[in-house]
Amino acid sequence: MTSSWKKTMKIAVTGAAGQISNHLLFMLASGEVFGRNQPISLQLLGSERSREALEGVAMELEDSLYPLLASVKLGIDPHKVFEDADWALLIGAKPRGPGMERKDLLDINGQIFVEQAKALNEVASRDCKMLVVGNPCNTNALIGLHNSPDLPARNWHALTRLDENRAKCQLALKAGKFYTSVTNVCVWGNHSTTQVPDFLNAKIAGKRASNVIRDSQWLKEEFTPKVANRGGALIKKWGRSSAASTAVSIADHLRSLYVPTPAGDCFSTAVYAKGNPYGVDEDLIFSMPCRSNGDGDYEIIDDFVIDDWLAAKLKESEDELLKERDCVGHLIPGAERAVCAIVEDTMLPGEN
Ligand SMILES: NC(=O)c1ccc[n+]([C@@H]2O[C@H](COP(=O)([O-])OP(=O)(O)OC[C@H]3O[C@@H](n4cnc5c(N)ncnc54)[C@H](O)[C@@H]3O)[C@@H](O)[C@H]2O)c1
Repeated sequence: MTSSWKKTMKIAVTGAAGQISNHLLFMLASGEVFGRNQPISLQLLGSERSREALEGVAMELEDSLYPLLASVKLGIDPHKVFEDADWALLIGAKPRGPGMERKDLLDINGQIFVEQAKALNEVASRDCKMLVVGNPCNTNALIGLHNSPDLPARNWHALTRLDENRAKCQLALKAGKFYTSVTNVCVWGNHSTTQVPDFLNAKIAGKRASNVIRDSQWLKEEFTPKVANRGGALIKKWGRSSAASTAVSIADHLRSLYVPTPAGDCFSTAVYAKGNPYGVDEDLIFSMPCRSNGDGDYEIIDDFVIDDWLAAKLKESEDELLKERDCVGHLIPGAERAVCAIVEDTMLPGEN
């Protein structure tokens, strides 16, 4: 018996000619993300400079003869490309150039997200879900959320799943176990080097990770920098930033919202902190442990254990996000103008 196909899902992707999209688009079209009975149409946004490359991407998609790929639309005007989108995967952003400070990057990329959020607010599906990948992704998502008042704030996500996957990999390697035995791993906070990979609540083969890896010095002092600096280590080896594993983590992120989360497990996503049970400032996009019923929505898990060590780490990442928010007050309607006080220039994972 053949199962019937669902209504076509419209997926807008920005930075569609970039290296992450070069992996992701083919995963989406193959059906491995949203299911093999879910037709999709791809609505690809490029920049003026990447227009020709975008046409090349579309040619490769056409030549792949994916039965689930109903159509591919290209453009450089977000008002046209985002029309009726059910998902917007916001990957396009400018990388930090030589001598550029973090506050300059916040401003340049923040402006992209003002424009794109306004377009989504006008033309996307009323339940459109947004995943921001372009860095600095938490603050870009916060800017987007405040510039799309007619879309649900809870539908804005920023990607921290790559950090979660990296944390699981390091725990599995240290424990000498296969990575599928590592569960309940949350990476909290900002997608930056202040991120907080949580080994306190993590489990390995159903036991607390700290009861399996009996090396608290490694957990406290080596594990976190290993995860946070993984992107930089990869650039040194490979000469370019992670693209394939980022695309895989985007696919994992999306699947986590459409497959019920197993009992006792979680996934990490940076979401609007309003009403969060951990006392994090409510007007931030902050990565937290979440679960889903598989309906595309999520809830923040409220019973993670927070000890003093973890609380102090969360505070550092929260403080950094508060400073980032102060730097983009001019891009958030109704926000008070604050002093941009980023003195210590923390890195994005992959920059150091
Ligand atoms: N959150 C995460 O875990 C994570 C991981 C890896 C990379 N990233 C970020 O993802 C972003 C993309 O990475 P990449 O390796 O694919 O970069 P890339 O440079 O290969 O591609 C980016 C593409 O975006 C396009 N672009 C720039 N501004 C645009 C705009 N306003 N509208 C539409 N397209 C635009 C560029 O022309 C380019 O084709 C970067 O900001 C990177 O820092 C985030």
